[in-house]
Amino acid sequence: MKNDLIVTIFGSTGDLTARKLLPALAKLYKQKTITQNVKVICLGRRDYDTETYLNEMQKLTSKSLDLPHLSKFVEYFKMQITDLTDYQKLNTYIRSISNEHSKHIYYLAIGPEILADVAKNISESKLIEFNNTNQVLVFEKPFGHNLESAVKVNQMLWNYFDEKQIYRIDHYLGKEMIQNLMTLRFANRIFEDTWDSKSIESVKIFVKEEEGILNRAGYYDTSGALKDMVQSHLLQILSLVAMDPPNLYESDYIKDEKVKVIRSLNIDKKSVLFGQYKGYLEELNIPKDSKTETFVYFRVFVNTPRFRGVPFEILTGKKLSQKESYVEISYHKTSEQEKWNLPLHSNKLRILINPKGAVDLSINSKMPGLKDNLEVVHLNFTTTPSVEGNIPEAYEKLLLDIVEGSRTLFTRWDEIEASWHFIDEIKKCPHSLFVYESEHELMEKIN
Ligand SMILES: NC(=O)C1=CN([C@@H]2O[C@H](COP(=O)(O)OP(=O)(O)OC[C@H]3O[C@@H](n4cnc5c(N)ncnc54)[C@H](OP(=O)(O)O)[C@@H]3O)[C@@H](O)[C@H]2O)C=CC1
Ligand SMILES: O=C1O[C@H](COP(=O)(O)O)[C@@H](O)[C@H](O)[C@H]1O
Repeated sequence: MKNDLIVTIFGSTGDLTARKLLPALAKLYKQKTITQNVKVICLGRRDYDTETYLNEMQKLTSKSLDLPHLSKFVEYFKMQITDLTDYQKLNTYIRSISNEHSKHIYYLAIGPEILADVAKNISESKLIEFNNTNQVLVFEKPFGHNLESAVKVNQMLWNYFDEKQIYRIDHYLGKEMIQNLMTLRFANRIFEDTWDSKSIESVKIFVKEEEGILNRAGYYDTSGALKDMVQSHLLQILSLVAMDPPNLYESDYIKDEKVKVIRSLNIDKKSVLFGQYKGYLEELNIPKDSKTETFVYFRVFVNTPRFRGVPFEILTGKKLSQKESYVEISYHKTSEQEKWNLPLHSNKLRILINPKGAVDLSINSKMPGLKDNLEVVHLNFTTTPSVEGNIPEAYEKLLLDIVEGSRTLFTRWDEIEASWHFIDEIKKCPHSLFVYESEHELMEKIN
């Protein structure tokens, strides 16, 4: 039988495939969201058949994989992805199961060390032909490790593929509340009219994690929190929070506005704090003298007419008190509040991203009763929590968008280029490495 949709995963024996891609694909298939007649080819150098492969993948994740559904459309294919000669048999196999209209997605769930070889092999073996938008390539971060290396990776990609064929994933963009940011801002008069320095005093973008580095020592120690989280996820959130309205609600117009924000960032050099959790040096495969940061905090200004002078606080770290990500907008007091002799708070809008999606607006209200007391009350809503958890949900959305050719939730090269520019600048700021045992210690240092 010929397949309309063929997803080929490179590096399919890894953590990303086991924990995120397979659960997302299983759910899309089970819910019939992917309606095409789909085949997922999992490439690996290990000597497995499909059944053994799926059982091995189950061992890599604590969550239960939907093996009955996965075994209907997943096929393990043994080959060495760094060896061009092996691509001949892959190409022959893919041709045998596809037709001229089939959509082909090549998903690179591999590290940067073999990225260039694999991309070259995909092109030279003609799995992807330049400009054919039915044949696309998906990349995971890290996209380089600084501006210079990112430029090289990107140039390499552009040598082989057209930009329209390249999907650079940032899974935060697939999270419900991050997708909701533009709707909240631009489809609500109360926010749209007050989304600027006249009304907003400060903004926090905090992404906290309770876990340590788990079993990702090799990758994490060469990266650290700044490159692992800020370069991608936090700067993407910041750009959505601070951007001006796009001329049209279309992918490129939205990205044009996001990139302007990243290019206009002005770091407060004195505010930079790097931390490393106590016990990091004892983690398996971490060098005993590692200086890699697992926590980073800084204040930054967005030098645009809309937000000039408003501090944005950026914080992310591992081994903090709980897993929680949010954007918190603090508003100025009103001029009436200034002259009113009562303890009045300023409004806060908190957009919770993790562990559940929620929006909470705190307002001043008269306390019911005979006295003129005031209290802070909350207007809020929570999105329905997903049974599967947040990451697969994001991957479901992103995979579906790739199938449908929707590019809005993927990053464009100029966004990545601008963000590396900024990250390289932070790296140059003088900073020491504070060893922390608790979030409380870090917060005391910041305040
Ligand atoms: N895991 C995660 O949560 C996230 C990961 N990413 C990114 O996704 C990518 C993959 O990550 P992850 O799955 O965690 O990594 P893993 O190290 O778990 O998996 C890497 C995969 O690449 C294969 N591989 C490595 N070297 C070679 C080689 N020389 N020849 C053939 N195959 C090779 C491995 O095969 P084998 O099993 O045979 O060694 C394995 O299938 C990375 O770029 C990572 O940064 C991005 C966001 C989140
Ligand atoms: O990309 C990454 O994200 C995860 C956090 O993702 P979340 O969806 O669970 O918030 C982080 O743990 C990891 O280090 C990083 O590579």
